[in-house]
Amino acid sequence: MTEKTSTDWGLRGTTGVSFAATLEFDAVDVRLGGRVVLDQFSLTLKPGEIVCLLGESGSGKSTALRVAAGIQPVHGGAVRINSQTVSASGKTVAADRRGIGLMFQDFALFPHLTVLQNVLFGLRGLGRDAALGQARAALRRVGLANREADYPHMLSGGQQQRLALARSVAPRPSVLLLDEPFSSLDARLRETVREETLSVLRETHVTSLIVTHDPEEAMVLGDRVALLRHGRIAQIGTASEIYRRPVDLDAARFFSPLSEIDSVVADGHAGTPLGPVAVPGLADGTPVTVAIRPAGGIAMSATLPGTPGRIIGKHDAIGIDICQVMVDGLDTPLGLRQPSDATMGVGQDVFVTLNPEHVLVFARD
Ligand SMILES: Nc1ncnc2c1ncn2[C@@H]1O[C@H](COP(=O)(O)OP(=O)(O)OP(=O)(O)O)[C@@H](O)[C@H]1O
Repeated sequence: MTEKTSTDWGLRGTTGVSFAATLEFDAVDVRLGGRVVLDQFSLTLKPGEIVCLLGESGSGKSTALRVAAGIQPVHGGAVRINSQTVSASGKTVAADRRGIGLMFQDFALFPHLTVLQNVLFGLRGLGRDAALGQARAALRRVGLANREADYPHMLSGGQQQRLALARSVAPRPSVLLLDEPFSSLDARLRETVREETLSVLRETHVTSLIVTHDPEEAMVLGDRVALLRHGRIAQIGTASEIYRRPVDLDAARFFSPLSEIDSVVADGHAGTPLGPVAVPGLADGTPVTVAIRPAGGIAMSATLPGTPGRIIGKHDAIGIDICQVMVDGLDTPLGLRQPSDATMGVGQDVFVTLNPEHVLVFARD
């Protein structure tokens, strides 16, 4: 089944508005199978805010979502929705009494119910007419108004995602929890669906916690991004704050591959074969790692100025050249991305320059 562009979706601005809530994790501890999975996990989402939880596999992202949903009990700390405690040690308010919506990776649609019945399922508390009105408005918004009598298996992957979205926002929850909502969609479709989903979340003004392991997705969707590591937040901020000022080398590595050069601070600079990098605030003698992003951190040219090097690998990635460049004085090649240039080939001698704006320096232990 083919999927078309965003024109498939209904009119923007037509999703019903939720009464967004504050969602607060306060020093939440969860232990599973003898392991600490959430460790004094604290995070507060303001009403209407979209926060993305980003982290390696096993860092505890899904567990945090299950805790918010009331599916996973906590062993310490508390979860509050609008200041009401919904989880604490020995207390778990059931999922259906929390005013939350859920949207999972596999969409969890009911296969034996029609598209319309899937959406109506979450609206059982309303009268028949009100429920039908709300369900049909949600289906219209996601462009499925003409599919209400079909069954989920008759929809494409992208359409199933839309149905899952319609079902989760139709009851106008005050908090929406989304676990890897786009991971089963192919890359081409993901961008449109992501953009439309974001627009629906904004329209409903629902407080949203989105789990993803994709940094780009987190940066596009989140008002704030929380980087989770071993069940704790390693860093939280806007996408641009975390990208520009990652808290440590691991956080920086999460957002892009890096070329890393070990150095020692002397005269306020970290020396590298590509030239010195200013490191204000670090004492002379401090061992550091200079981390260079492949896009923007370095540039190469066939002519001076720059440090001499040679292209030893090159892939063309639809308009972008991904190159490995060996430079005198370094044991490992530098990774470099720049707009494709057919005149630059493997084996070519080049000159490499550093752009300190896109270079990060971290003190080593
Ligand atoms: N029921 C369980 N019993 C024992 N260990 C569990 C259980 N559920 C999760 N874990 C462990 O808790 C850790 C965190 O799991 P969680 O699913 O929250 O991670 P995640 O960050 O969402 O990972 P992924 O991106 O792979 O989904 C993992 O090491 C996992 O193996």
